[in-house]
Amino acid sequence: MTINTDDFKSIPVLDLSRVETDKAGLLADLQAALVTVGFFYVKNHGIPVEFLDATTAKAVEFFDLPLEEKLKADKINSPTFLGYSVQGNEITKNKKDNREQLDFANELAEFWKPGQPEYERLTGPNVWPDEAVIPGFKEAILEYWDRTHELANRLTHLVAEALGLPADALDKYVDQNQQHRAKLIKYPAVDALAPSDGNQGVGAHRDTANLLTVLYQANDMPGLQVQNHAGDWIDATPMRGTFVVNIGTGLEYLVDGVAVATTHRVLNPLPGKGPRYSIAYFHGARLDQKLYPTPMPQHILNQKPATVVTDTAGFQYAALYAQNPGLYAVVNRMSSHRDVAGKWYPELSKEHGIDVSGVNAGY
Ligand SMILES: O=C(O)CCC(=O)C(=O)O
Ligand SMILES: [Fe+2]
Repeated sequence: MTINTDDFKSIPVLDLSRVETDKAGLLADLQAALVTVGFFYVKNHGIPVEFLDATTAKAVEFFDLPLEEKLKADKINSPTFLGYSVQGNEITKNKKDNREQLDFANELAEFWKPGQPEYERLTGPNVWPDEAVIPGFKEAILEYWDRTHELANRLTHLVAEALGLPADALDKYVDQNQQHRAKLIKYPAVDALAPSDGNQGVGAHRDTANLLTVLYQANDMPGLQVQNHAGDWIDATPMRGTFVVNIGTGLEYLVDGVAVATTHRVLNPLPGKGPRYSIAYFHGARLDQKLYPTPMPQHILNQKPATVVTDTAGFQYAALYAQNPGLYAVVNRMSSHRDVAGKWYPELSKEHGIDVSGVNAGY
């Protein structure tokens, strides 16, 4: 398969079974996808579609719960920013996102103590709905986390190799005991919204500070779009059984800009179509030490396209990220969820000019 290196009109599909049969060819295609597109589908990734269907059913069951049950898992209950956000709680580019979501992660105990860095408060147990109300939910969602985490680790090794580095070159940016965040998302169709809500499911953004996003488009509902270098929006149409993988600004920073964190957005489904569901897993870089870009091989640096349309507002705290990724992570979370910031981080919010009486401002 050849990928057009001038610009892209579609998102490449990579067959991971080629690791066994044609690894060099797979890595060449992955390199082109990383440098030029920043997005690719993966198929034959080893996670059975039946398992993905069962996870989707659990996600739908959660969103179908009465609001009062979902609100028992509200983010406001915890300093971790894990838990439920009611529809319209997040703002991207000064417009309300029409989606509801449950943020979750691998289950870790709280370990922050007063006097330790504030970012350590991001790590802690999930905020679950009541097990009696949705039996088996926690187990199903944590198993999904395990499987996508394993896939993200495999992909991180392939990404390093595709960029001319040893397979383990990016491992030092990940702490094996850290928490990686993920979310179940529901985007209602526009006829389930108020006319003034528009159709912004999530506004144009780049994924901030993570290495890779492994996204499962959980039903056959279009809406995800990726911006090419000319500024055109390219549909990432759901393909059953595949994942969509994209680059976060963390990886872009750590590989000296050769893998591109591409701007994307989601539009709510058209009237009468019903909701769109997705599950996003964000493979994070470690928060506990200053990170430095890896020196990249010259032949890889030479692959950088001359022009890339990027959404610089999507990485508004870039300088802080380079300085202190842990602090960056809290500031970013606080900016997105100002209600949680006001409750759990009043001092830190003030210090970083985050107006906790103001609107949430995702990305
Ligand atoms: O739901 C999707 O398809 C994409 C979600 C997304 O881009 C995000 O949450 O960062
Ligand atoms: Fe995203």
